[in-house]
Amino acid sequence: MKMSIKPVVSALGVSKNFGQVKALQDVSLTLGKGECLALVGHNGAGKSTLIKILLGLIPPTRGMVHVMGADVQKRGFKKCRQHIGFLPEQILFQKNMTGRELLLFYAKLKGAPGSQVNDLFRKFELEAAADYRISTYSKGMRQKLGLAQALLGEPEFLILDEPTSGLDPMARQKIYHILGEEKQKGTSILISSHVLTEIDDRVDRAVILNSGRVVGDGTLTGLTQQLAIQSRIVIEATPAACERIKTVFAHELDIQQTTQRHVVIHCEQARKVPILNSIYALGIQFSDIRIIDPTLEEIFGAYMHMDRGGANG
Ligand SMILES: Nc1ncnc2c1ncn2[C@@H]1O[C@H](COP(=O)(O)OP(=O)(O)OP(=O)(O)O)[C@@H](O)[C@H]1O
Repeated sequence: MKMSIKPVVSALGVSKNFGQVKALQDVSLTLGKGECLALVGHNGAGKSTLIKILLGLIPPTRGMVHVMGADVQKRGFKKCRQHIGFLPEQILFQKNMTGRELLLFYAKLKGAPGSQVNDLFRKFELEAAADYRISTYSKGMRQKLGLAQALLGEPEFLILDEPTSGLDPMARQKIYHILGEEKQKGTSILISSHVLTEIDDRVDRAVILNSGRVVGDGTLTGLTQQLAIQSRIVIEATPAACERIKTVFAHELDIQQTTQRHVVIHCEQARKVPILNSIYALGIQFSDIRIIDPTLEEIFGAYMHMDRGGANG
């Protein structure tokens, strides 16, 4: 028997107008089980509007949205919402409450067992602060508490709006480690972010929004290939070896000598391996060789450029 695996999120032809403002225009996207999707866009691109529609908080002007099989505009979606964890961009807590009081409050709202609260304090290494007032928490601790709140009830779908903005590298790493564990469990995650460098290697796919429209949707490799953005091969070798590499490849490749001991070859993704093989075949001694693939930041920039009518690539 053929099994059909329904996406956790399916949005089809979604538009949203606020008066004259077209916040979203014909947006379609899907999110599969256990998939981590980045929603990327400048301020005002429509990310928050899309999130509000996915949560069933505002209706789309046009289009259909199903989350976990339920139409977000229908009554039945209320039950599904219990299985969604949401971390807003700016979560405001009642600062006089302790962390534990806050999580117990949310656990009751979500119908989650109180025992999860202790587990989450342990997971986020916040046990020692659990009974302190939130007013004494640092920004990183408040953000962890916000994410702990989102994880209450073991949601199947997590929506995180700028989950690590303003956090130090240690706190960011901790949060992404926990999100990795959630993904392993099969939780689907949508991360909205401008801080592209840090989500780069943590997402399966990215949807790029510009002025309310989807201008790119795919894996990082797929998005890169569509635009033919180039990778860089950086070779560190003796000045003589650098000279030899330049002589051999200059006629067919975009190659630059950046220092006496470094040459950089710019090439399409598909050519990386053949070029590396050719370099090895020269029998040249080199002290280091690195491949730098385009970052999500570069891909995003290229899509924005293209959407403004710039040249492809
Ligand atoms: N309630 C509203 N009434 C009128 N216009 C709105 C409303 N909400 C959003 N907009 C407009 O819709 C557009 C998309 O806004 P949205 O908040 O979804 O963008 P965003 O990508 O989340 O931006 P940011 O990263 O700054 O949060 C913007 O032009 C915004 O001014």
